[in-house]
Amino acid sequence: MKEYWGSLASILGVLAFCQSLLQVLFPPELRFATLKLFNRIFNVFTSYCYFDITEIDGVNTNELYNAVQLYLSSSVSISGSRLSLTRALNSSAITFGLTSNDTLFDTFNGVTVLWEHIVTQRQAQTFSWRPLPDEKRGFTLRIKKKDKSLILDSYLDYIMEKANEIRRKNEDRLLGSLDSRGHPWESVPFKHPSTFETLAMDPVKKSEIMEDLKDFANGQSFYLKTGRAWKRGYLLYGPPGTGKSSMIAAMANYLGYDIYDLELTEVHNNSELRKLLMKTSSKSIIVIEDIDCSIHLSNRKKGSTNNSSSIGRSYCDPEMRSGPGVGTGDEGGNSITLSGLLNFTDGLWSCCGSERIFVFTTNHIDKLDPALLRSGRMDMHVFMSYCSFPSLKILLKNYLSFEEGDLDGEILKKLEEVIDKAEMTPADISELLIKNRRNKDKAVIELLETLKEKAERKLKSGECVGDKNLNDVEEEEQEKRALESPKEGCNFEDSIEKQEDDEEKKIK
Ligand SMILES: Nc1ncnc2c1ncn2[C@@H]1O[C@H](COP(=O)(O)OP(=O)(O)OP(=O)(O)O)[C@@H](O)[C@H]1O
Repeated sequence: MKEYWGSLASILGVLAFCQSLLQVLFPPELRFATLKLFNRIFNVFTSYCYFDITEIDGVNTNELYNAVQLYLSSSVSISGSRLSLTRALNSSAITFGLTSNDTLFDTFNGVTVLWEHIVTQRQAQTFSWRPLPDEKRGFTLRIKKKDKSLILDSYLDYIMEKANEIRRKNEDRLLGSLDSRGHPWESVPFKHPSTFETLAMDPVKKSEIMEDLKDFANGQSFYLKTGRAWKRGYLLYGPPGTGKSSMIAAMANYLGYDIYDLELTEVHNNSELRKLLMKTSSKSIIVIEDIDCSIHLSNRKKGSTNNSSSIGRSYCDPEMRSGPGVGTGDEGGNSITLSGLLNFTDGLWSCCGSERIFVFTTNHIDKLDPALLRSGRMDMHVFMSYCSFPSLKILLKNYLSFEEGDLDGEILKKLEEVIDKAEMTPADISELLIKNRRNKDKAVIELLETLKEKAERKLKSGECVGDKNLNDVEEEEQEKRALESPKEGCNFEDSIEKQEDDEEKKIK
């Protein structure tokens, strides 16, 4: 044993001697230079080039590192064997990532590249105003030299774009609203479950809207090329309970946009409105619900040159309409004008924020100022109708899990016969189905009874649209509106005057 320890000590002594000899013969500077030389020689002969993307660039966080991490997380979830899992703030989604020194192949435009995640311990903490993490993290990208110029720029742009997309998808949608004092914008997570799949409406119309939305969201180059502001306006109209709010939620969920619920009665003047709208973020839907209840005519005696429609609470409120303050512009200091609103939706100010969708809703399209309906103002007018047969099938699927072919053919036929005549809203039908959802047969029978009853009542009272197709009703309404709305170049003043006359007649 003693001999063993003795020989071990002499080996260690020899090693220590060799090391100090090496230090003298190869000082650190020489070793560093040799390593550099070897690297250069290696670089000449290797067919690859390498790019390091560190997590921290100096003292700033490197955006590209985060983007690469997110981008790789979308492909790594399937192939990786040991993954890191993260959940970001404001997100309900979990993302996967490469752990230390893991590698992953990726293909872009037919070129294969290799990503390696490198994690090392940070040596000594140098002084920094911002505390740095203990670990140094970074990605190394390996690309064949011949492919470098071919893909590098476009590949990195693609990664940034994809990462933004994933980030938006993972983040919760936000719903912004004004507080009671009109302070902008208080946000809460928006978790409305409505989607285009659950929305009960004519499938053709639904896919038209979905296509329109997708075209808008992917239309940056189109809007740039044509010199148009990147925004779009939708007017949703129809009776209460036909799904206007559900449609807005479905739009937000479909595009991954935030929603700003603009309550105009909380806004006092045009400049406040402008400031509020300027504070909305891009990729958002700005909603003004029940616009007919927010617009009324004021500040304007007949023949006066002031052509502004004012926005306030009083239009829908008969008391306010006949009470003091109407037409004097002193309704609680609210002096927003229609032109102020339109200035932001399609005037000069519309260019101050891109990728925004404006949605106005109303239960009474006939009460709207024709200036709002004029062509080019709201890009798409969507009529939310009473429940039609295709919509009913969607509701039956939503609430009773009935698939095509599950229901008895005879009952389906009966439902189809009465549904248009009954003029029931999807909201009313949903209520009926929810009530009996534990007993599907009972739910369908009760629904059929109610529909028959309503159809008969409508027929007796002579209100029913009869066998008319709902599309015909919509077309008729649109024709009527087209006749009512002023033609291009027609005086805005006249349209307001006409509406004022109508109002006066109604009040009399
Ligand atoms: N088209 C529809 N598809 C699916 N569900 C609907 C539809 N319309 C109404 N509903 C159901 O009825 C409820 C109320 O509908 P919603 O608030 O969207 O109607 P609305 O037209 O906006 O009504 P209002 O004009 O009174 O605001 C919704 O939560 C939803 O459950």
